Amino acid sequence: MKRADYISWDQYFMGIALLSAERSKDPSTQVGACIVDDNNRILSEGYNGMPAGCEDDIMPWGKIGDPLNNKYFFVCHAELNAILNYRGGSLKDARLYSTLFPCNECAKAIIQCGIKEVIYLSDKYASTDSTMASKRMFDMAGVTYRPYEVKGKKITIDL
Ligand SMILES: O=c1ccn([C@H]2C[C@H](O)[C@@H](COP(=O)(O)O)O2)c(=O)[nH]1
Ligand SMILES: [Zn+2]
Repeated sequence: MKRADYISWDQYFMGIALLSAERSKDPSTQVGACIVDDNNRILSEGYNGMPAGCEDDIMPWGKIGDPLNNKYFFVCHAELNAILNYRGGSLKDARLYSTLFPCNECAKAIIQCGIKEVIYLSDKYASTDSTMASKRMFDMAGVTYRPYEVKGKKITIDL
């Protein structure tokens, strides 16, 4: 008889998004994203981080003050990194798992590359204009989104 305790596709891909987020150097919010096709094959992954060549140790990681001296102008978002990291052809009809609901800039990239569904874990910025703009664009463009259903399964990975 087959093993019963295996994880679902959603758990598998959100698990990979969560593991990708562990690579983030952002001290306040670590975001991970995983893109999959409709055969449940992983196409790409990403996490929020400084652009290639921009030294993590030199770039700012704060949130306030001079915009040229905090992270927001510089960090490349997890979802955009996952899209840009893809080395194949098209992302049309793919699904994107993200540990955070995509901001408006990521939403535009998601729509433009043809991703059709977004599954998200946290919607902690739901009340911001950025997230409301994302939802407006997704609704108009026919990109569906749903919250990831947390099942409370604990997996320990001994690294
Ligand atoms: O769509 C998104 C939105 C945000 N992020 C990243 C960008 C930042 O590194 C953090 C947010 O930092 P806060 O300190 O919570 O403001 O999340 C992303 O990757 N994708
Ligand atoms: Zn974003």
